Amino acid sequence: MQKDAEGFYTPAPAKEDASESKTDKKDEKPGPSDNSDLISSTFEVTVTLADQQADVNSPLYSAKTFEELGLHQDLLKGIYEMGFSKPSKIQERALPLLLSNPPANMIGQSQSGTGKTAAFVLTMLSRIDYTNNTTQAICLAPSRELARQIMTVVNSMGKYTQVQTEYAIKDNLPRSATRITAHIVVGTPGTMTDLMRRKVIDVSGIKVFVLDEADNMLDQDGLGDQTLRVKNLLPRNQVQIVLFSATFPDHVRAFASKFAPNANKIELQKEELSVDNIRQFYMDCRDEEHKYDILISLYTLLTIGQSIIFCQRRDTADRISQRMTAEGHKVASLHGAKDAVDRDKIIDNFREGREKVLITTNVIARGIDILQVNMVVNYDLPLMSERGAGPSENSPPDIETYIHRIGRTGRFGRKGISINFVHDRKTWLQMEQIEQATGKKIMRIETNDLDEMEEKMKKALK
Ligand SMILES: Nc1ncnc2c1ncn2[C@@H]1O[C@H](COP(=O)(O)OP(=O)(O)OP(=O)(O)O)[C@@H](O)[C@H]1O
Repeated sequence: MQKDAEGFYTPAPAKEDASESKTDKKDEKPGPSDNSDLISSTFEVTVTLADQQADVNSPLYSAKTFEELGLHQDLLKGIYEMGFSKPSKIQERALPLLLSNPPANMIGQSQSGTGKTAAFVLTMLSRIDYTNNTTQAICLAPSRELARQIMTVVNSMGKYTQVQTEYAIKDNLPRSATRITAHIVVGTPGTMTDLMRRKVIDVSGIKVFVLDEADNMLDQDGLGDQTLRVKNLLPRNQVQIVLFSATFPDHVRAFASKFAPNANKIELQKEELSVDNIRQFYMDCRDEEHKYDILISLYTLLTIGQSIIFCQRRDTADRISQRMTAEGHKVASLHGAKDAVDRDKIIDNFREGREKVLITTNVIARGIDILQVNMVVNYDLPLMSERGAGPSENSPPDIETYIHRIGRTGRFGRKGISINFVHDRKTWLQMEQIEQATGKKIMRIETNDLDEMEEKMKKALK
């Protein structure tokens, strides 16, 4: 049994696979493109981004260009086609260390939505010998949704290379698959272990091992055991280990340093953990039922852009979404008990804007990058799991999960709002602990003044 990202124990995953690959070399000289799809921003957002990338204190700032980071022309073309014009701080600082020879391990920390994915994806793509059809880089993430998202980035950035890719996520490869030859395999740890053990993945040529959301992947209360199993199956002394996350709590930091020995480290101070462009609010609800009423009264605001509502438990997510649907609201729900096909469909619908409100659990608290999400609601505050069981109402708040949850909005300099529901003294104190730990003020919004609420929120998003 293993614990998944939501903190539930589940049977070890089975197999899978799917793939995407790239081709088509073109010869034009790469350069920043004018009409970005990925940034797909209004003029206003583009101007704000440019301002922030020029502000020395912003995590989006860089003194350098992508050309100066020593990337191959083929990768520059992919990057510019994605609409990136300048590196962010973490990209500027991490990439030269990641690409230097001999390869050195890396423990990299940077706030949510500041471009860590590009740093590790470009490392994998840079280290591959494309004449050799064997697996050379693997990347693990805590959820299938995040693994799929990372793969999209690999294939976009690698569009002008010959990269071949494969998934190691549940129900993707047929059980009969005997050998993967893809250069890069991205997946979740249970399935990756299974494919390695059955020698479907030949580990002998692996040069890069990336853990996204590394603190979660290494946590003994999370996916730590499984991640260690993958590492133990890799050849010794030839693999560059690359760990990235927005958070590295103290109890994981020491283990991370052992897991990735002699690593270059890029660290954040406690007060830098969450970005300033996410405005945080709370609403004082009378009781559980009042939380539901307030959510309903927020519905119009939730659908101005897109919103994610986080619950602690799967059954709460199901219950709220069924009730809202029955009352005529359009919402989707996603959690780890749904089957793989449904999960993919639900997140894709949300990503493409066909659904505007997603009710979910911690399964997508980390990494998911959907630029249009401008509101996150903590219907239940995230709480620490007790060893061997889920959280109880007396558990302390889970600060890291809180930071990741609210980081689903406010991506790469955009504005976002988070709203916490508190409904009794315990939850109020838990929220206060979060406020202290993150050093960021959480402002009250009256629950009985919808106009004030709307005005405050619209102002926060301006
Ligand atoms: N240099 C850049 N220029 C413009 N946009 C960028 C740049 N780098 C990354 N982005 C965009 O910023 C968004 C956030 O990046 P990414 O998902 O890598 O963040 P992250 O640091 O991994 O966040 P999290 O901690 O939540 O996983 C993405 O939409 C990505 O395409």
